[in-house]
Amino acid sequence: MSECISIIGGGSWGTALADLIAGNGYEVTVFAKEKEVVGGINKDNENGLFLAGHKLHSSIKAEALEKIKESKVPRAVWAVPTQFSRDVAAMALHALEHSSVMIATKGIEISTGELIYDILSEELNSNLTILSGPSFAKEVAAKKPTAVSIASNDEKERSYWQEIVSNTFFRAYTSEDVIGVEVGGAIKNVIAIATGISDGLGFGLNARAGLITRGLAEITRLGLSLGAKHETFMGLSGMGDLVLTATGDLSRNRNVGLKIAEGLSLKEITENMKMVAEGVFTAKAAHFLAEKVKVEMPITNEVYKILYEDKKPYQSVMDLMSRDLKSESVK
Ligand SMILES: NC(=O)c1ccc[n+]([C@@H]2O[C@H](COP(=O)([O-])OP(=O)(O)OC[C@H]3O[C@@H](n4cnc5c(N)ncnc54)[C@H](O)[C@@H]3O)[C@@H](O)[C@H]2O)c1
Ligand SMILES: O=P(O)(O)OC[C@H](O)CO
Repeated sequence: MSECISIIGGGSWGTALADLIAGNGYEVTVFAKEKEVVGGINKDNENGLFLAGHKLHSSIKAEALEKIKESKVPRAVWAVPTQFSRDVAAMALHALEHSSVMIATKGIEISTGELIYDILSEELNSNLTILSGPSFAKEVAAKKPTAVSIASNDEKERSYWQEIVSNTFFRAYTSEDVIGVEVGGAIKNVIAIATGISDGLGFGLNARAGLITRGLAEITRLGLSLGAKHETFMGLSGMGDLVLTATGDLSRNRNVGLKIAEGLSLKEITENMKMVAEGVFTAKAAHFLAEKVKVEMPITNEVYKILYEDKKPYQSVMDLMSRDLKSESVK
């Protein structure tokens, strides 16, 4: 009998990873919050709510998220958005006791300023690994070539998950830098909102490249202050995911920025979204985290002010461009 891997969270990413892992020969069960997701996967092999149009592996089973309380799950992928992760982890504590858990979520919690790995370290008693990198769920579900990073402090765990997810269209590289991998994955969403706003307002390609590059500088600055390695930010979970999310029109975060540029308020945008754009929350969390750890993150701060203080994007550009002139160095 093949090994069983559970997926906690039946959104688009959890579902795409379920399909990837089932395709690699594992038995997969998805624990999903929405009844229609559970029904859709079990009856029609499709998640019509979050990944419509993709026929999933017929072997994938789905269960209601609450069922996790009565289950015992030795290996799981965590794909619950950051702001809900603490509550879902409380439900999954027993099920995931001493289990091997690969986190696929990207983000920072608003209420604590903690990265997802720290949240789950506090709430679970499991061996944690992080998967991050440039990977739109829709493209993974369509089996388009994708490369990602898998980070863990434990060599065995990162190699284990690398084997489980890799195949001819999905290639995972390992890393020891958990903090670097997750800081890149979290903050790139905020910079993607910034490039969406900039592109939507017609500020041009120079501005987009400037935002991406200086965005990477502030991602790196925050990461280094938290103990990450510089080289990680040049890799898939750093520059790779930043370029994808800031320029790819499949990005929910970039799309939030494009809609802000159209003049919609954050409330109007999020009211009509069933999916999650983590950058909306991470902008707030990172703004306060940067203040706390005394790291300069000017683009993140302007995104925070546009989203939460009604600052006009044109004023943000003026303020960013007229800051004190300085060296390009990250420090
Ligand atoms: N979609 C992608 O392409 C992609 C790729 C890489 C990483 N991620 C990351 O994966 C994580 C999951 O995102 P996604 O894209 O799968 O989600 P999604 O936006 O497709 O779906 C929303 C998810 O949020 C869950 N949810 C909503 N309200 C909830 C609640 N009160 N409690 C618990 N869960 C609730 C839904 O059940 C669903 O699973 C995010 O951190 C995201 O940044 C997504
Ligand atoms: O659609 P987004 O903006 O949430 O981005 C999805 C992934 O994180 C891209 O790697």
